[in-house]
Amino acid sequence: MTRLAISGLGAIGGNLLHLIATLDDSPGPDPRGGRGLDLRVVAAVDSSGAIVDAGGIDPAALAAHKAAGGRAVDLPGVTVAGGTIADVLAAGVEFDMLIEAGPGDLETGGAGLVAVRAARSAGIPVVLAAKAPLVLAWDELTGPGPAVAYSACVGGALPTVTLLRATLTSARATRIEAALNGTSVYVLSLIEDGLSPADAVARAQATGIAEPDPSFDLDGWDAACKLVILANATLGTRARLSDVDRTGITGVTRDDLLRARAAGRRIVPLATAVPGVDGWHLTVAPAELPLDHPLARMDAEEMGIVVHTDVAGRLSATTREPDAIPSAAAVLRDIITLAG
Ligand SMILES: NC(=O)C1=CN([C@@H]2O[C@H](COP(=O)(O)OP(=O)(O)OC[C@H]3O[C@@H](n4cnc5c(N)ncnc54)[C@H](OP(=O)(O)O)[C@@H]3O)[C@@H](O)[C@H]2O)C=CC1
Ligand SMILES: N[C@@H](CC=O)C(=O)O
Repeated sequence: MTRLAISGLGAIGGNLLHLIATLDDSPGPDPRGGRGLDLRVVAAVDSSGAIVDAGGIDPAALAAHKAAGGRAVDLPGVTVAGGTIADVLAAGVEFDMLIEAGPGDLETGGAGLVAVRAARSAGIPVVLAAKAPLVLAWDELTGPGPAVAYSACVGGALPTVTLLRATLTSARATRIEAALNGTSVYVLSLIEDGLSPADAVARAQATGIAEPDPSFDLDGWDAACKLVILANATLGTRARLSDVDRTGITGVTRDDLLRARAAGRRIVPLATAVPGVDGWHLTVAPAELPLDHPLARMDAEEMGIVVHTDVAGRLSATTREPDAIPSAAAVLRDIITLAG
């Protein structure tokens, strides 16, 4: 049995609860990984507070309660144990893994970083969906101590870190290009189709992929976080957010998009890492790509990465994620890996 504490019960946490509730449901000869793993949610936290049940909170009931707009503390049959993961630990509720899926705070790391530190101090491994703790405390969270897994932080279900690490085992990257903020890809596509920017953002929020504060996506912060994590995890560098030359997509107009398209190009919200004599140059900015470029061929719901190498050719991979379920599946993949 693996006892979970889940902090953040929104698009990611809610979908994760649903995936946990249906873990054993996949039929046929190719069951989903983790089938038979006894994952028990013993603590859950949202903005209303922390709820606990050592015997296990029903994940389907909690997911349905949250999807209906309920507050965690109002779920029938559970005990309220303060407001934070530290409170849960102080109440003596034991768990084996923390899932941090709360909002990001790029100034301080916010409640997420506090929760992660509390868990690790108690010897408990962590799975992150929230990027801010990792971006702000990379050395601490990837250094000695309980494991921290973070594949959902770097492009939803697209295993970008795994792809890069495997590729760079025998090759050198000469340029990395990625479109890893799904909201920006989606919003630009809808604007090109004729929607107003406000309507496009509202549609992105309705899917669950946009951040609560859309400027986190539209101003390039989310892509910059992903680029920093990717660079630190795979390129042997120690990048910070301030190292990223960042431009968002808010200056891109429908005219720009149509003009590019008419010229055989597409404007893509691009994150790039390029090696220079003084280290890696990290940039997030809208870029015009020729239509035969793998990232220009993506549709509105896709994200992708292209790795140009010296001897291993050019690798590219994309993922289509119309909602937050694939990212929740990436969190589940980390849970299963750590529990295994
Ligand atoms: N959505 C996506 O596709 C992806 C998101 N992420 C990251 O995962 C994290 C969660 O994203 P998402 O689920 O979309 O966000 P949501 O806004 O949908 O959900 C955030 C959740 O955090 C809860 N919350 C707010 N404050 C606190 C707090 N102090 N302590 C604990 N929980 C709190 C909210 O409570 P309440 O329900 O009461 O409002 C809500 O349940 C973010 O950091 C995001 O960047 C990563 C990959 C993909
Ligand atoms: N807001 C993000 C969600 C995943 O990290 C995005 O749009 O890609």
